Amino acid sequence: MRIHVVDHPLVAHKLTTLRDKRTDSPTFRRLADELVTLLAYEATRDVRTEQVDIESPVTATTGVKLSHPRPLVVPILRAGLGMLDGMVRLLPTAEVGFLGMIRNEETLKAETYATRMPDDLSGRQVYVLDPMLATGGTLVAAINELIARGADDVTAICLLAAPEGVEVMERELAGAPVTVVTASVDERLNEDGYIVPGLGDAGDRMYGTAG
Ligand SMILES: O=P(O)(O)OC[C@H]1O[C@H](OP(=O)(O)OP(=O)(O)O)[C@H](O)[C@@H]1O
Ligand SMILES: O=c1cc[nH]c(=O)[nH]1
Ligand SMILES: [Mg+2]
Repeated sequence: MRIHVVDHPLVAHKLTTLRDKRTDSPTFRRLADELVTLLAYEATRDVRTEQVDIESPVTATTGVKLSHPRPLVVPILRAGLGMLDGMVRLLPTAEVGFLGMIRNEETLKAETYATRMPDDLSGRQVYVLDPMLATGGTLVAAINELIARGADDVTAICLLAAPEGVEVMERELAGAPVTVVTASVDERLNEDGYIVPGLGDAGDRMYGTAG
């Protein structure tokens, strides 16, 4: 597994406002959307392309276009849904699948409550969207499901990660074709499994709910 922390002043600036507990839900959603687009620019550096011949108004030339099959983008509901628009703005022709997952806040174990994506992902590049990589349970389960369906290149885009979760992913997905792109690897997890300093519960902050 590879991890790429996007070190950019605009990313750091937006992340700081996102962390601020005074930031309201509409602003949180807008910032998450903007951050994803910045992270996605880095995350798609290895998106598969093929050469095409075109004619500019001046001359014949060659360029590139996205290869077939198109990449699959999979937001993990609920909070990952707030990252979908920012991602498909960069990859408008990507196919979109959905995984609904919830972490049991007592046991911190992830449970899947909805799956809607192609059965066969052989040879597909997949971009998984989830703002928080905390214990890593959610992303490990999600990525194992994608690999079981045949995905051969998986990139997880997370706004924040905890070192403990990164370690779990490195152990559980050792040797798997997986990359994590994040804006920050924070200090640690607290006793409730929340990222410190983090930003709180991403889903609640995004949608203005408490659970
Ligand atoms: O790395 P983990 O310890 O598994 O935790 C991370 C998960 O927790 C949050 O989702 P949550 O379960 O709160 O669901 P929600 O998006 O519906 O709020 C977050 O969006 C991740 O999916
Ligand atoms: O800090 C955390 C950890 C898990 N899920 C969240 O939304 N936030
Ligand atoms: Mg939540």
